[in-house]
Amino acid sequence: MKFTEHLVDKYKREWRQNFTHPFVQELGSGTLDKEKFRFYMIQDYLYLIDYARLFALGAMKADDLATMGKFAALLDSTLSGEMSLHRTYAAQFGISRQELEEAKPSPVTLAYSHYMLHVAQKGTLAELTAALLPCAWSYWEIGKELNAIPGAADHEFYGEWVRSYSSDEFGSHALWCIELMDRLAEGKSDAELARLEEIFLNTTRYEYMFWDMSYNGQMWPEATDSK
Ligand SMILES: Cc1ncc(CO)c(N)n1
Repeated sequence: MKFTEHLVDKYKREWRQNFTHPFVQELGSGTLDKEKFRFYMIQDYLYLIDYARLFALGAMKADDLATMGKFAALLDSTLSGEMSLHRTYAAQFGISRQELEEAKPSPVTLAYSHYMLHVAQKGTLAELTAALLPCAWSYWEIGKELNAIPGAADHEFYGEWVRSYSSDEFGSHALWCIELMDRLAEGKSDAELARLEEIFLNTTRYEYMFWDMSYNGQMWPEATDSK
């Protein structure tokens, strides 16, 4: 069994939970409250800015030019491809690019993106790849599952999201990350593999928390006046 197959098999409960979250289900049925989506889209934009930095660190840590070049390409496609989806949705909500960039991250956005950046800065290339894998892979799988729901890809508002994440272009990026993970896991010690599993589990769980935070519009607690 490939290492990546082993990962989703070992953590199938946590992995599948991302697909069954009401945010994802309602995105697929087209019934998702637009205010929830608005909150998600702003937070995801902030998330992607830091996520793109992971690709820069991947280029830094790569051992060969092909891998270095691919990380650089992923960095560019995140900033100019994936994030243009967010800018298009933002425009529909009347949110400017500046407003998007000046928005404040929620506790979960901050925790998730900074966890990934910490692993990427401190760890090996394999650890960095384990951190980013659930993002790319679960979105592609979710995109494909939602695309199979009749009408989801043609939905007047959410169809564009479904088409983007189920696209062959996004899929080829996710596949490259999966293959890189399998290549980097080869010959690693049991202790190193256990570390990769732990990172994969953490970011798989953070994916769930991101859907949940978006569904509930969870921001920082309000401070109250104390007596
Ligand atoms: C939270 C999150 N995970 C993964 C992706 C896919 O890039 C995204 N846009 N946002």
